[in-house]
Amino acid sequence: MIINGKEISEKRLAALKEEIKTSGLNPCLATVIVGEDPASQMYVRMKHKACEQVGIKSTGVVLPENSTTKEILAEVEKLNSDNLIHGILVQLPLPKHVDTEAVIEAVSPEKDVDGFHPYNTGRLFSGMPEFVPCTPGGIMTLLKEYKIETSGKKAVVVGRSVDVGRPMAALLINADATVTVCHSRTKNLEDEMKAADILISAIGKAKFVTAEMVKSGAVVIDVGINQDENKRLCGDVDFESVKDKVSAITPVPGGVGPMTIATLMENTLKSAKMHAKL
Ligand SMILES: NC(=O)C1=CN([C@@H]2O[C@H](COP(=O)(O)OP(=O)(O)OC[C@H]3O[C@@H](n4cnc5c(N)ncnc54)[C@H](OP(=O)(O)O)[C@@H]3O)[C@@H](O)[C@H]2O)C=CC1
Ligand SMILES: Nc1nc(=O)c2c([nH]1)NC[C@@H]1CN(c3ccc(C(=O)N[C@@H](CCC(=O)O)C(=O)O)cc3)C=[N+]21
Ligand SMILES: [Mg+2]
Repeated sequence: MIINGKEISEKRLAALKEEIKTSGLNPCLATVIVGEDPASQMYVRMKHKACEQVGIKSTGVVLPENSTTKEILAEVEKLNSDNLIHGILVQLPLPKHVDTEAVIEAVSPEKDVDGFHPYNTGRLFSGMPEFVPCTPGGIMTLLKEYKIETSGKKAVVVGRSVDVGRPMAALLINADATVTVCHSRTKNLEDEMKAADILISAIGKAKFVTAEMVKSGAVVIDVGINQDENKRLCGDVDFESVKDKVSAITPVPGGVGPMTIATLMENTLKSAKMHAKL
């Protein structure tokens, strides 16, 4: 079975649109982009477009590549204190000279729709999630939509980044899976992957995961966004060789990516609801 993230995403966005229309709320997302990386610009455009689609207002702050950490922090502070803004998303990666941790920590945890602030990661790891990072959150939604059981399953997450691998592991623990997290220093990575009932690859290496590395009947979730030898978008998984061996697999494009955006919209509405109660 091929998991259709695009379809589930569209379904969730349509439901959100209805909910926002009748909510009496005026949710607003602010994005911050530093520099002119074309991929980052494209992602931010996609996020604004999704906002428009569901009836979330959005505003974009664009800062020059040579902005200092201090200048970025000042912009974040403005957004923190603007009562009309419910969600703040600082597009990553930031330029190398910028203190990314300081910027992430500066975003008010109540507006942290990316779920990257240590307050929100702490809540997630404590089993009391508030804002869940959009990519792993979107993956959990896909598993639920396709009624894929996590309880008691062996889940293997390859990648330990703060934005994907780690929160993915926390969510799977919270969902009663038995979780292994692998990374570049893992010994016998293939054996670990082959033991997985649910394999999540968030590495960033084109076609890294081949059929020999997956258990037959496993569920494979491909987070990777890479370019293949012909410069075409592809995931971490060699989709053609793996798809016939597994019970379910996400394609790239059309799998995890659209769910990331849908979850960002859900987090922004959630934030607007929370602010309305304050
Ligand atoms: N679809 C979506 O919505 C999203 C997609 N992405 C994509 O997902 C991928 C991962 O993103 P992100 O987590 O930010 O990436 P990072 O580069 O931050 O992290 C990559 C992780 O993979 C590990 N890794 C790298 N090479 C290997 C290897 N050969 N064997 C085992 N582990 C390895 C690294 O290990 P170590 O820690 O030891 O260095 C690291 O933990 C990228 O392709 C990115 O573009 C990201 C966010 C959203
Ligand atoms: N603060 C922050 N938050 C993020 O959530 C964040 C970020 N920074 N930096 C970059 C990564 C990457 N990311 C993606 C979002 C959507 C798709 C997506 O929709 N992809 C489409 C394909 C799009 C295309 O055609 O290239 C798909 O997979 O079908 C992919 C990747 C969010 N990220
Ligand atoms: Mg990263």
